[in-house]
Amino acid sequence: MTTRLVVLVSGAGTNLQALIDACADPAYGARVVAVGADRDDIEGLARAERAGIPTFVRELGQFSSRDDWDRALADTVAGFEPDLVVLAGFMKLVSEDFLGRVTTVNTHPALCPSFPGMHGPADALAYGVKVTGATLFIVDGGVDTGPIIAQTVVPVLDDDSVETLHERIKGAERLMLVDTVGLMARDGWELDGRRVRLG
Ligand SMILES: Nc1nc2c(c(=O)[nH]1)N[C@@H](CN(C=O)c1ccc(C(=O)N[C@@H](CCC(=O)O)C(=O)O)cc1)CN2
Ligand SMILES: NCC(=O)N[C@@H]1O[C@H](COP(=O)([O-])[O-])[C@@H](O)[C@H]1O
Repeated sequence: MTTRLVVLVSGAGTNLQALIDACADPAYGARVVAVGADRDDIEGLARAERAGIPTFVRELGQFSSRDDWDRALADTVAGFEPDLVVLAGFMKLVSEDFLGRVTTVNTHPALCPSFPGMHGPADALAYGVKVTGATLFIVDGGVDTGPIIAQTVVPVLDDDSVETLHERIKGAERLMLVDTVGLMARDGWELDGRRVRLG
C-alpha cells in the first residue's frame, strides 16, 4: 500500500521537491496526492503543478474568521484522504481540530525544543550556538512542541549569515525529511508518551 501524503507549503518548496523526487520511486512507499498553501504565486505550488499534482490555496484573508479558515483547510485536506500531512515550510499555525483529523508532521529549521517559531536560523545565530539543525516532529497544539521523530545537526560557522546558515540547514533537512517520511510510510510509527519509534 502506498501512503498518501498531502504537503502544505508557504514558499520555495525545496522540501516538497525532495519528497516529490523521492516518491518517483515506487519503492519509496509514498505518493504526494495534493499540495496546499496559505498563499498564491509561490514556487512551492509551481513545483507541484509541474509534477502534475493537484494544488489548492486557502488564504486566511478570504475567510471571516481564523476558525473558518482552519476548518476549510482541514476539510480540503481531508478530501484528498491523506494518511499523513506534511507541513514543509507552512507558515501558519493549525488548530487542534485540524490535527485531530489526520496525523500531521512539521519540519522545523532548528533543534527543538530550542528556537521555536518563524525565525529558527536567525534565533540560533543570534544566540551563538555552535551547532543547530532541523527537527521533524508530530505537530501538536503548541508551537514546535510536538513529539520528535528525527533530528539532524549542522555546524554554525563563524562567518555565517542567516541565509548561509539556513541553506546549510535546508540541505540536511531535506535528507532527514525524505528518509524519515519514507520510514514512516513503509514501516509505520508508534507513539509512547513523547517518544516516537519508527517501524
Ligand atoms: N499547531 C501548530 N501549527 C504549526 C506548527 C506547530 O508546531 N503547531 N508548526 C508550524 C511551522 N512554524 C514553525 O515551525 C510556525 C509557522 C508560523 C507561525 C506563526 O506565528 N504564523 C502566523 C502567520 C505568519 C505568516 O502568515 O507569515 C500565524 O499563524 O498567524 C509560527 C510557527 C506550522 N504550523
Ligand atoms: N517555522 C517553520 C519554518 O521556518 N519552516 C522552514 O521553512 C523552510 C522552507 O523551505 P522550503 O520552502 O524551501 O521547503 C524550511 O527550512 C522549513 O523548515
